[in-house]
Amino acid sequence: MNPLLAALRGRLVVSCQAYPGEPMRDPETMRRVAQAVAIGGAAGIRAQGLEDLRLIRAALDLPLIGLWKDGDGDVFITPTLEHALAVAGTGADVVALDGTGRPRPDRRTLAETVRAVHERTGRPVMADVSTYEEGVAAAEAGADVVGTTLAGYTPYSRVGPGPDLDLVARLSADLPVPVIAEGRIHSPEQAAEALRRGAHAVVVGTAITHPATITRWFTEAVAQDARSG
Ligand SMILES: CC(=O)N[C@H](C=O)[C@@H](O)[C@H](O)[C@H](O)COP(=O)(O)O
Repeated sequence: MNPLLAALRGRLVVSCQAYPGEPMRDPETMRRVAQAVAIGGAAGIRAQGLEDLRLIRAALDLPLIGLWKDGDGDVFITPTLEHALAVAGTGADVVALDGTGRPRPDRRTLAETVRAVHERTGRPVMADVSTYEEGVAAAEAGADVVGTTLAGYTPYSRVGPGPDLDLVARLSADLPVPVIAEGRIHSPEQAAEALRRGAHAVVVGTAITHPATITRWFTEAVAQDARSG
C-alpha cells in the first residue's frame, strides 16, 4: 500500500469545504479551518478547489486528499483527466475523483483516467463511489483507495439519513484496496463504528467544518422542543 495511505490507517481525515455562494467559500478561510482541525488531531485533510489546495498544502504537512468540483453535470467531483492533473499540480498527495460508472465529460473511462494520473503524476487515486458494484469496478480500474463518498448521492444508490455503514463493511471485506468511509458521518460514535466495520480511515466534513448545517441541526431541535413543550 502507498505509505501515505498506510499512515491514515485507523485515523480521521477532515474534509474542509464550503459551497458556492457561502460566506466561508474562500481559500484563505479554508486554510484556517484546515489548520484548526489539525490542532484537533486530524490525520489528514480533504479539500476542494485548486487555490484551497495550494494554500492548505503550503500551510500543513498532513496528507492532503484533493479534488476539484466543477461543472453542472452528474459527474462533478474532479470530472475529467485535466481536472485530476490540475489537482495533482497543487501538491495534493491523493487525487480524489468520481469513481462511479457514469460517463465522464471527457469520455475517458475511469481506468484510462486512473492510469493517466498514475503515469503523469505518480499520485494515488481515491475513487468516490456510491454502490458496492462501483467500488469493485473502481478497484479493478486501478484506484488505490475507494471512498463511499457518493452513497446516496446518485439516483440509484441508497438514501438514508445516516452513513451507509453496511456498504463500508461490504467493500472493506471484499476489496483488495483500502476503503475510506465518507459521507453523512455526523458523530464521533459513527466515525468509530465505521472503523470497527472495517474502514481503513474515516472522512468527516459537514459535522466538523460546516457551521451553517451544524447550526441548523441545533435550531431545528430547539424549534421541535418548543413545539412539543
Ligand atoms: C457528495 C459530495 O459532493 N461530497 C463531497 C465530497 O467531497 C463533500 O461535499 C462532502 O462534504 C464530503 O464528502 C464529506 O461528507 P460529509 O460532509 O457528509 O461528512
